[in-house]
Amino acid sequence: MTQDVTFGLSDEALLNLPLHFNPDLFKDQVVLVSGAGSGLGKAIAIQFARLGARLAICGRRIERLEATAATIRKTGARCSVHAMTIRDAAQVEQLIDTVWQDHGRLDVLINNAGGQFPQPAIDYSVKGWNAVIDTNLNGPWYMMQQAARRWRDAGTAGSIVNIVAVIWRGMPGVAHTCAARAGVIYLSKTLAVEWAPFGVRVNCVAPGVIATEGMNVYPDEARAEFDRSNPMKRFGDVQDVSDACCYLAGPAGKFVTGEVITVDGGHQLWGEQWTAGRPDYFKV
Ligand SMILES: CCC/C=C/C(=O)SCCNC(=O)CCNC(=O)[C@H](O)C(C)(C)COP(=O)([O-])OP(=O)([O-])OC[C@H]1O[C@@H](n2cnc3c(N)ncnc32)[C@H](O)[C@@H]1OP(=O)([O-])[O-]
Ligand SMILES: NC(=O)C1=CN([C@@H]2O[C@H](COP(=O)(O)OP(=O)(O)OC[C@H]3O[C@@H](n4cnc5c(N)ncnc54)[C@H](OP(=O)(O)O)[C@@H]3O)[C@@H](O)[C@H]2O)C=CC1
Repeated sequence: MTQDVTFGLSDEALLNLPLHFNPDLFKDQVVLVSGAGSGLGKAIAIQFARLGARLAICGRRIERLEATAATIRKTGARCSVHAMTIRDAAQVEQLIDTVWQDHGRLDVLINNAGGQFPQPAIDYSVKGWNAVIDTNLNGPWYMMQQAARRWRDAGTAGSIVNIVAVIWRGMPGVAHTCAARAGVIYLSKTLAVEWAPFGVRVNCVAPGVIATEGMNVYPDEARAEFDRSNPMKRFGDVQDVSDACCYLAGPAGKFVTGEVITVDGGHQLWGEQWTAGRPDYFKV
């Protein structure tokens, strides 16, 4: 059973978080954030706007994107809204074309949209497996390829940050997403070399358990243990992730490519995470 719990911060709180970067850091740059209608994507988009960027945001549900855009515009930043699915290569091509038409450039792509459902792998249907691979591997790939083609053709530099997950010890309960995120990480390492000649950097951020509404996907039993899945014994917050994105995308990260920053309170080293609940076998 899963009960909806309020996780994360209000838009007002996101607008008022203390900034850890210079407010002009991304002045006049254009940043595209996928999945910006909620959770991490919304927090990342708002932080880039507060650091001077112009935003383009995408996702499937227009109402949620419009709400994020309204908050972003309170900072004085421009924000265009694009309702689409990253799972459709043609819609991704159209998105990147439109962003270039609307803003005249693109500097940063934050590939944040994603998600999965918890289920023991042995029970996956073909449709369920494909839905998660499409959302978390194919979609981010279409986005990266279209952005990079534009940067190559325009002769301008670009930076990609892919939001992945802490896959290093596997992810029991979400094996499909573990496979997809591992794919994105090694895709990114490969592209970092292939696209260096175009001035395109490709990096990843791997969040551990971060307090967002996305947590409501998990059963109560699983969520009740999440704050004990890392040695800090707590959830991270959205700014832990948005700060890592700003570091990688901005000038501080200019000599970093093909890297993964893990933001997980130490979970990769210690702690168990049972996303579909702890099986009886592991209870004793
Ligand atoms: C803590 C760990 C670290 C990670 C944390 C986070 O990421 S937090 C952030 C987390 N945020 C999120 O995770 C975002 C929320 N997650 C999602 O949006 C979905 O999981 C999605 C990514 C698959 C969307 O795919 P979609 O738009 O196509 O949605 P759809 O509903 O049409 O499903 C397609 C097929 O998938 C299957 N299937 C789906 N659900 C279940 C299930 N519960 N059980 C079993 N199977 C399931 C089923 O086959 C279904 O087809 P059917 O049989 O219905 O014809
Ligand atoms: N919170 C956490 O602890 C962790 C999160 N992550 C990852 O971080 C990212 C953000 O997660 P979080 O904010 O917590 O969760 P949310 O569920 O709130 O965010 C996911 C976002 O992705 C969008 N999205 C999903 N599918 C598509 C699609 N096909 N096309 C376009 N947009 C899509 C959703 O919007 P819409 O449905 O309107 O399209 C939504 O805004 C995800 O990739 C998630 O898996 C990774 C590790 C831990």
